[in-house]
Amino acid sequence: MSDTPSFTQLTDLAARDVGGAVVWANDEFFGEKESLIRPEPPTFSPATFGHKGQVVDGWETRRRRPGGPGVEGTEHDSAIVRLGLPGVIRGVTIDTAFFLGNYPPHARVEAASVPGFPTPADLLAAEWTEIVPTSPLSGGSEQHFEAEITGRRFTHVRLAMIPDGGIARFRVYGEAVPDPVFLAGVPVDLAALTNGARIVAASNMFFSAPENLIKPAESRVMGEGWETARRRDDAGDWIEVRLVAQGVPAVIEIDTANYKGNAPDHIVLLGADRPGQEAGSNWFEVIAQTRMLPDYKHRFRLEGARPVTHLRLEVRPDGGVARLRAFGSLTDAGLTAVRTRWAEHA
Ligand SMILES: NC(=O)NC(NC(N)=O)C(=O)[O-]
Repeated sequence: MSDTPSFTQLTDLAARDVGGAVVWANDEFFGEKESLIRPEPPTFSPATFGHKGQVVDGWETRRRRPGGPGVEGTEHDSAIVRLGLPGVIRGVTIDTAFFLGNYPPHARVEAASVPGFPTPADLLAAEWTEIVPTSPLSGGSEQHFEAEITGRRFTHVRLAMIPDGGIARFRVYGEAVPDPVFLAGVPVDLAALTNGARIVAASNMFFSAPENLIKPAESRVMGEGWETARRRDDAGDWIEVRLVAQGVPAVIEIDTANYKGNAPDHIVLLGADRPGQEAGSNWFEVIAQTRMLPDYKHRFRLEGARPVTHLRLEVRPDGGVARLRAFGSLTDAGLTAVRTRWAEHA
């Protein structure tokens, strides 16, 4: 499959900026395995040689030779990725950008669900399920493959590069399925990607993706937040987030970090209570119109807030917001929804 499929709009569960890690590879002679999950697109600097050869931005193994180094006990090269967001996998992208005389002719993808804190040895002994069968690859291109198993929650993915070569990036698209144990009876960020929240609509994503708003950790540079184009009308920009499940927000953070000449003038935060719905409607006010400062973490304490399943952040007239956090507690109905989702994907 090669036209850009719709699953590429979903969250990359493996990306480093949501906590993914490449925890094992049998070989990485020419290119570090960790490059596979770097969020930014791959780059290439021709005729740039280090001590081991051409410097590459990707995972690249040596040429396999029978009995040679790096091949012991393996039939082809492979790498294991720990998903930053364990969840349901809808499809993967294997990008061989800049690997032309050294791309692998085939790849295969398997997934596993391994609880606890497994070591590479535990993972090698785990039960793996094929989600993308052995498929041909070409060089220097992004190739998309739909996952064949989509009903289960996986924690790890194994990428087989057959027999050897280089892959620049590996994306694993899907939906996070959070473990209810960590959401029950404690305050949580109801809007966090890590907990299973999702951006469902946005007015504009010219400079950077709205999903950045709900990613883990602080935003370090302007490109790590959500920034819209300059508006020449007065319609305003907005995003809508479907929260983890129904919850009552108590503290909201709207962080304009790194937006110094391009923060919004003001914001309004709306809420909706539409359990089980993808998009919100029947919006009510959660935070009234409030001026924003550049490069500032604005915190709001809400008293007696209503339960919500969705939030809509409106920014006027346009600009950048780095992070949106909604700390609060799931309602009983919200927790039941999270537990049901977990059980359905066991
Ligand atoms: N010119 C190359 O890229 N050669 C080798 N790769 C690197 N990275 O040097 C190879 O054998 O694939």
